[in-house]
Amino acid sequence: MLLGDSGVGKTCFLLQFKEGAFLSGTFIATVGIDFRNKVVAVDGVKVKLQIWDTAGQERFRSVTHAYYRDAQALLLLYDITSKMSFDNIRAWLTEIHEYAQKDVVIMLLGNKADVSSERAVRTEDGASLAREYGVPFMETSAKTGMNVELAFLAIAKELKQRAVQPLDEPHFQIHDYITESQKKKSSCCAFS
Ligand SMILES: Nc1nc2c(ncn2[C@@H]2O[C@H](COP(=O)(O)OP(=O)(O)OP(=O)(O)O)[C@@H](O)[C@H]2O)c(=O)[nH]1
Repeated sequence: MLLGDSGVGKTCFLLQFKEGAFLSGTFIATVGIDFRNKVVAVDGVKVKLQIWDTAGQERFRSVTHAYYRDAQALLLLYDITSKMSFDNIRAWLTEIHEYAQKDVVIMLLGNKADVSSERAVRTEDGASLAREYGVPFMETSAKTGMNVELAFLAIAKELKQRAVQPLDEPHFQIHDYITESQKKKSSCCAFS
């Protein structure tokens, strides 16, 4: 399930993952809730993700709260060009703790990383908030596609591991997977 203030880019983030396209131009706010399916391969196994895109606007909050309980994973987005959307993350996390399952997978994403000229939230501040809450963090761009697939694949991998392995056994570490994937990507790009 995608969560975060209105306008942070949740719908675009989902469309980038599903269609590999970016919807620029007029911003059409989501009304209520919507979902899309996408099948991804995780270690050779097909995993069907049902991804729910929620309206960030306050007036739809009572509708979207009803869906939190059934969510296995929550991608919480803010916009790196909007300090307010970042400041609201604590309130989002409070709502998540109130309405979602205790063991829900949460990932914090600083979206619109392509708009560096208008950056209002430092990467370190995103990372430090994520550390405080013990959740993985990445900056992303629904426009360029940066880290979009990685975010969903990391979630898919974590959920698949949880499905096949009891919680008390040592298992896949989502933080390590993200760090390793990013390291691989940056070393690949350094030589390209
Ligand atoms: N530059 C840039 N613009 C983005 C990005 N993601 C979204 N946008 C723009 O931000 C605006 C809002 O995007 P949406 O995806 O509709 O936002 P939302 O979070 O779904 O909003 P609600 O449906 O109201 O909750 C649109 O004009 C998008 O074109 C991004 O990564 N980079």
